[in-house]
Amino acid sequence: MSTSATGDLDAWRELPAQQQPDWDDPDELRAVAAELAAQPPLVFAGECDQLKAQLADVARGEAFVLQGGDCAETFTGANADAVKNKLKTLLQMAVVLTYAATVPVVKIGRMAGQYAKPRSKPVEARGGLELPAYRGDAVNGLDFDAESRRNDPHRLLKAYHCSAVTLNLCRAFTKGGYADLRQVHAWNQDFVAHSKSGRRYERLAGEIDRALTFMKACGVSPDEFHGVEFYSSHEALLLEYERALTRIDSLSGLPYDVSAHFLWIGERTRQLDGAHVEFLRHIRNPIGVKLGPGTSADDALALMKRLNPEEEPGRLTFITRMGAGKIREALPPLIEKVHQSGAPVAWVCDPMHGNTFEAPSGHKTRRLDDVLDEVAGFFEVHRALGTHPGGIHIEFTGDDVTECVGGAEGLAEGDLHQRYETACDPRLNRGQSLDLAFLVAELYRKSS
Ligand SMILES: O=C[C@H](O)[C@H](O)COP(=O)(O)O
Ligand SMILES: C=C(OP(=O)(O)O)C(=O)O
Repeated sequence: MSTSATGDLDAWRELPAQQQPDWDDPDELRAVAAELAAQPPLVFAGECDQLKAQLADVARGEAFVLQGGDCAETFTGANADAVKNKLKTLLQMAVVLTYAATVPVVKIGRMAGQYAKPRSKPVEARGGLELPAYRGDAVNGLDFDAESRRNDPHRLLKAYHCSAVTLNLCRAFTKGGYADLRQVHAWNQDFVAHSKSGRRYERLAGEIDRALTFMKACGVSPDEFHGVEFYSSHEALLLEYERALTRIDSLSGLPYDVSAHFLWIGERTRQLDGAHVEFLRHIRNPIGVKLGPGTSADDALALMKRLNPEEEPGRLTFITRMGAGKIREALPPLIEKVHQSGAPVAWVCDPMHGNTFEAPSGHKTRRLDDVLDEVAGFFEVHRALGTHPGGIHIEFTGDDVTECVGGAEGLAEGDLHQRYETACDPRLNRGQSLDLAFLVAELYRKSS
């Protein structure tokens, strides 16, 4: 295959790659990569292009993104109940946001592939024992013993198979009737009736109810509401895995990473001359880049030029994760410079990663109030600049875990130990996620 059409998909190998595990045995890694390269695609190029078109709408201000799921998916979490609960919560949030934003909401799961984590430190020490840090189920195990923490390339195959299982469930749930709008709305009504803060949301839920009744009276076919489009995404961290799952699309002759519809580059791996940027610039999927508070306007512009030189609409999303205390100062210069260039970019707010702190109990946590404040800041900045606040990116689960503090149930730091189940960073639980959706809906309306 000529590299002129596809770019050099292996040029990244010559560049520094941050956050790659020290795999136990390079021969084993090569054998696993060859096996992965022979597996069927998880997603198709046409689906990636369809998402790209929807993200182009986001960049134009005509749609909103809801992207979310676990911080770190686990192999044991690839089961019907866990996936169903997450999807149910995502769909419930999406209905509220669609009504408030009055534009389509593009639904993207941090699901079906989010099995690898960048870490602050390569090792973890406990009671005098030092072992490799947990880097996600695709690399090693969470249990703190030498066997579990071994960086085992065979886990990459298991990550592929768990992604396939999860995506299959997502496709079945979102197309097979589970995502029916009337059903999702009924779940929201139930939440409003039984949540402590329900009263506050009664009005919005009532408005949605009347809108549905109105549509029915107008004769809109109930089948229109039966299924939704759902897309998968994860951080493109493990380059051997992503490279092995990159294929040349038979129709266009262009390379797509078929491990997920949307891939993003993390804050720790977005070096302009690094391996991740080099690899992702060649694949044709829609991609994102996380931007933390240390990002300069020139950094953002340079990333944009490198990753989307042809200014293709929908190709590039900037996912900002500044922290509630910094977003109002850090975000405007980036938006201004990128906007001045005229190139299309979708702006999405990740209000989780800049707001993590350690509770006295040692649990990593986040305050729902900080999360909301960062989203509020995101809306304020965009409204002031006349640009579009294009969406939110969150870490959540459909279960009743106790990992973040605040919300209608008044979860406090002293409650964190009760159901602290995340494999890495703290997630919003089901109630907190729905609180967030209703509160963001209120913010959206106030600011538009
Ligand atoms: O999810 C993001 C990162 O992987 C995570 O914040 C790193 O956490 P650490 O600082 O505990 O390594
Ligand atoms: C590691 C993550 O975020 P960031 O790169 O923004 O730190 C993440 O989203 O899992």
